[in-house]
Amino acid sequence: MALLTVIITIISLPAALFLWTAHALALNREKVKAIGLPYVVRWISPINPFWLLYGSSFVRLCTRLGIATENMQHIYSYGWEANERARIHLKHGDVFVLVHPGGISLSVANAETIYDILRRRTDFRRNMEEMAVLNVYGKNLSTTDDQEWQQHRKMTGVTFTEKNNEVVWIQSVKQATGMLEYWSQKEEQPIRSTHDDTKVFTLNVLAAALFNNVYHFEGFAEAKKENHKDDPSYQYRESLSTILSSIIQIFIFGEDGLKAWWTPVSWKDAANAMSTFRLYIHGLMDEERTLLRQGANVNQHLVARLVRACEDGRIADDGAPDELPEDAEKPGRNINLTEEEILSNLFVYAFAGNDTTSIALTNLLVHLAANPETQDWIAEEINHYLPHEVTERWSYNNFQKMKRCGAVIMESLRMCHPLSQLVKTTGSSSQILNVDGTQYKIPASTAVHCSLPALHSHPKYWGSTAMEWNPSRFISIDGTENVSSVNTFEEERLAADTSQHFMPFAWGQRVCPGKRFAQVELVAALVVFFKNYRVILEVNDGETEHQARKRAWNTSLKVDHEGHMLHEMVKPESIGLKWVKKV
Ligand code: HEM
Repeated sequence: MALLTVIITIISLPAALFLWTAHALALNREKVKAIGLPYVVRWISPINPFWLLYGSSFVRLCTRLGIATENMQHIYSYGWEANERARIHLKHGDVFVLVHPGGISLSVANAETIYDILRRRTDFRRNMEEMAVLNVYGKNLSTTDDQEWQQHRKMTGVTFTEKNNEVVWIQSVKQATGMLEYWSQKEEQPIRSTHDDTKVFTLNVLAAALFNNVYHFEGFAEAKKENHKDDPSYQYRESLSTILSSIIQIFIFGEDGLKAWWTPVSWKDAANAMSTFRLYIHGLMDEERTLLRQGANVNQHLVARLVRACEDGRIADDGAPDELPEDAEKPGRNINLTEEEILSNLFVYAFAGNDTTSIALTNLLVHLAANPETQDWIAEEINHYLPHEVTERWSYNNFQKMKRCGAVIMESLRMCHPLSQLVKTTGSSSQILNVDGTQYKIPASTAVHCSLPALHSHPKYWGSTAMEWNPSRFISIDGTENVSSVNTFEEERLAADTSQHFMPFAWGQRVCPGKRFAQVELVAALVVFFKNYRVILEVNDGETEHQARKRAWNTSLKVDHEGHMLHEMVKPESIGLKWVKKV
């Protein structure tokens, strides 16, 4: 009898799940039909926690076994939008609806519609349900809205001044020099750790710019070998990188859940890393408080400013933040964040400022290795403005001059973006949305995904060469597009880094506060790398150089983010890079 009960329970559980799913899907499908936009059905909610963890592996397995449907291969992996780019929109329309058992979501690749959505910021708010994964230490700038968000943004934004960008430039030149030395010493051995080493690079730059901790660059493998366990200054780097690589597990199980007896060691390590990072930041805050009490506080980094602001109850009026939204109050105002909110914001800046930029840099280097003629193109510019040897004294003023470097960064972000979607929601009420002159009523609680990879590769905006590498599309001379031969470098103009169909750092109220930070960091790295060196691809056995370039390019376009939040190349280690000094 007991056995029969167990068997019935085992059979009825999946059956009940199936019936519930089918029912929920049918209800949502009715809602979608009423909208009138094209729609696509999927049977599993994109934010189902187990799907977040294992969904992409499941799709890969089904594909290998030959049992994955076409739909499954296109829209079931976590982060499918990044791989689909504009292709799926060419099939289903610039705006279509994805319906699943958990709700409905709108996929948008139409520039006017995205512009409208971003402009109507109270009609289409940030989708906090999808951003909750960033609440590792509680609410922060990224996971709040309205007045609460303004408070977080004002407080943290004050660090992002031109003064700070200069620190970013100096540190980036220093770290990139260290990284190039490390790579070039490997001589004939191809570098397959670019994606790991660039993470060390961005962690070090951020530590210097936000926390005033200056590190000597070590390759990822060397940093692991060295025993830094007892060195508190390395705890930030170690713990943060562990947290970032386990962010989905942290979201699903929480710090305490990760410590349960049944969890794997890596999850327990993630819980320990959370506590180490917390202790580390509290330690920094205590240090700043002590300095403040002694009247000796001169630090300008983020931790110092947040602590000082909290102690004073005000933010000093000593530098205009470069990316505060238009409607924000000017500095010099009352603030009120708790210690936990400071911790949470420091975490979110570390999250938003590290992997985004390291992924962008890895993509950039692979794109340049696959397109050697672009290396010559930027080297001409670098040598024109910086004819002398690489030095840490290169002035920050040079950043603005490097237009070709800026164009290369823009083209690489256009093809491969680390974030992919700007996630909004209609919230508690329905909203009317205009798509190509027709009005659609979008129901309440609809997730709205403005797809950057689709927008950035749509032939409607980028023409027939949308999927081709061509950084010079962002350079013009006095308004003339697609310049290939130039008169003088000074005459070249770099296109705006934001337009209606190009917004790698978002746009409007929620524009990335680290935009200039990231641009400065990436340009500095390019200048150091390509002044005297070239990067070449390791050619596999039986492959021609041309085929190796094609393989690298195609690899860069395949994205995965199972288990983590950002879009990274699926197998970056399959691309070997060699750094060769120019003669
Ligand atoms: C190539 C590098 C980067 C890219 C492509 C990038 C892109 C973006 C985008 C598209 C958003 C808007 C997200 C949304 O609305 O859902 C964003 C937000 C944000 N970024 Fe960046 N970012 C980069 C680097 C950085 C850096 C270096 C920092 C800080 C040091 C930073 C800090 C932030 C923060 C804190 C937010 C949230 C802002 C808010 O919600 O008000 N980012 N970034």
